[in-house]
Amino acid sequence: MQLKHAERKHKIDLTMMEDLCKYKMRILEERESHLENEMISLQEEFNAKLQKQKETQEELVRNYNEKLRNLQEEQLTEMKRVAELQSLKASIGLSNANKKNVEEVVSKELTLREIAIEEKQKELLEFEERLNRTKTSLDSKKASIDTRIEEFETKMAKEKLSLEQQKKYLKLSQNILAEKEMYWEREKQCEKDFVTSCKQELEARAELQGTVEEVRRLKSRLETERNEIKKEEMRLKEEKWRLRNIEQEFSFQEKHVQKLLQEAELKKDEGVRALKKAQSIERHLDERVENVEKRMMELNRKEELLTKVCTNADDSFSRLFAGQEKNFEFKGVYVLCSKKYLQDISKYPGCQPQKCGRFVMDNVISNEEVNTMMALVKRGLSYGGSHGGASILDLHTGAMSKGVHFVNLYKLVSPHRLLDIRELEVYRIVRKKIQNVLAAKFGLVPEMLHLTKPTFFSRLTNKSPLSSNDEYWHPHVDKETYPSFHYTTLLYLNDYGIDFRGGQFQFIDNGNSKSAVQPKKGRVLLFTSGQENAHYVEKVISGERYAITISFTCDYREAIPDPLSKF
Ligand SMILES: O=C(O)CCC(=O)C(=O)O
Ligand SMILES: [Fe+2]
Repeated sequence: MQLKHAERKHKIDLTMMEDLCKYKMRILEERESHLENEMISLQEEFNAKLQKQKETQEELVRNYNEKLRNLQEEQLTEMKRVAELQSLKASIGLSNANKKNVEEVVSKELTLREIAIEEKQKELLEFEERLNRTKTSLDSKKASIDTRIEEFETKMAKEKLSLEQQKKYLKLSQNILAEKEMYWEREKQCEKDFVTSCKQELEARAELQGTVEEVRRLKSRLETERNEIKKEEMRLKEEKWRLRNIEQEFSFQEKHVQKLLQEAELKKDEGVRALKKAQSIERHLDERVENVEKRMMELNRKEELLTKVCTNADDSFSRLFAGQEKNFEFKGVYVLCSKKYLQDISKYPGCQPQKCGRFVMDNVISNEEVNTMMALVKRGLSYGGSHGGASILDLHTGAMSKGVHFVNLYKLVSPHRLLDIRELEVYRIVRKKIQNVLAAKFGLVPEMLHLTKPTFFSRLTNKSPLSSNDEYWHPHVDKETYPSFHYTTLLYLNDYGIDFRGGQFQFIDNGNSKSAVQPKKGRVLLFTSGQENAHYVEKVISGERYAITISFTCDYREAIPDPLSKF
């Protein structure tokens, strides 16, 4: 603003100066022309006067010359007359008498003539004197005129010089003005440049500010990431240490195995013989087991029929398929596969069951393994748990009931803090064991089966339901609830009738007959997931019922990774 104001003021000054210069120039030019005119008229006047003087002088000279000529002529005539007289005198010399008179007359005449000549000469001298005076006066006049002309010329030269100087000065002023104008143009340009540079700087500053913010954000993110990495490093160190221990143990085991192998080598022959014997025994036993299984199936059917007859069942009779007090190495029944199930599973060759059915096994999972699983589920659910009757914890996805919703447990607590790698290893072994017995019971190769979701821990109580998920006792078909399911397995973690009351698993056959499985610590229940195995869980009356639902699919696209992969 200030600069603009100064510029405006300076512009006004410049215009004023310019106008003044122009005005001065005009006056000087006028003066110059006036002086020139004056000089011309003066010169003319002088020339005229000079001419006049010259003419007068010439006339005087002419007059003088004429008078001089006249005088000279007169003198000449007088002299002639004198000469005549003298000659006359000489001729008359004879007569003295006359002579004297004549002489007197002549001398008188001569004197008179001489006086006249003298007078004339005097007059001539005077005239000459006057002429000289006039000449001198004319010369002095001429000299004075010359001096005046000279003076005037010097004055004129001075004037001209001053005019030239003034002109030069004006030119200089104009140049200065032009320079100033240029300077102001430059100043203006500079100001413009300055304003643009200011703007650019402001933009750059704003940009810089943004970058600084970004950098700050990045820094803080980096800081958190660095902390995470540090934690990760710590965990890795622990892991390395643990792995080293395992490695040591492993090498120890390897040595032991080698020792055993050596021993085995020694006993090879003996072993081969024993093997052959064992194989024949096994064959024999297999046949017996098969017979026993057939007989058991027969007995189961008979038992079923008997129960039906004994209870003289109405529309909904229930029989006990696997009681809690009993220990089953294996108990199972085959059921007819539902049409829909067969249709779906036929898409996966090598994954179809020889027969659909349901099986219970009590000696597959050890007590320690169950205890580890129990500790794991209790720790996980301590971070959440449903306000209603059913709490779910899925270690694969991190999904967990909390209040009336599901949350991601791994967002509440990192998998490293929550889970112990040894527990996860046990979880993996348990799952693998179940996969193997499932494959064996349905005549499949274990690798055809893939773990699918949801695979989860459950804790059921008698709390009133607060969301649809809490309502766990409704009859359902797993394949319909979860289309990826082909085989359902359950591992019970505590005991029916001891740790809780109610909560029996019920198969529903032909829409009305039920077949109950009572949960037992370490009990494994396997069944095909179709309509043939519709089921429900009875309401828990008291206590807490813990179980794991482990589901398998034949579709590799539906497979889920092991929770171990999170480490
Ligand atoms: O917990 C049980 O016994 C059965 C649960 C069940 O039916 C299911 O998860 O689909
Ligand atoms: Fe189910």
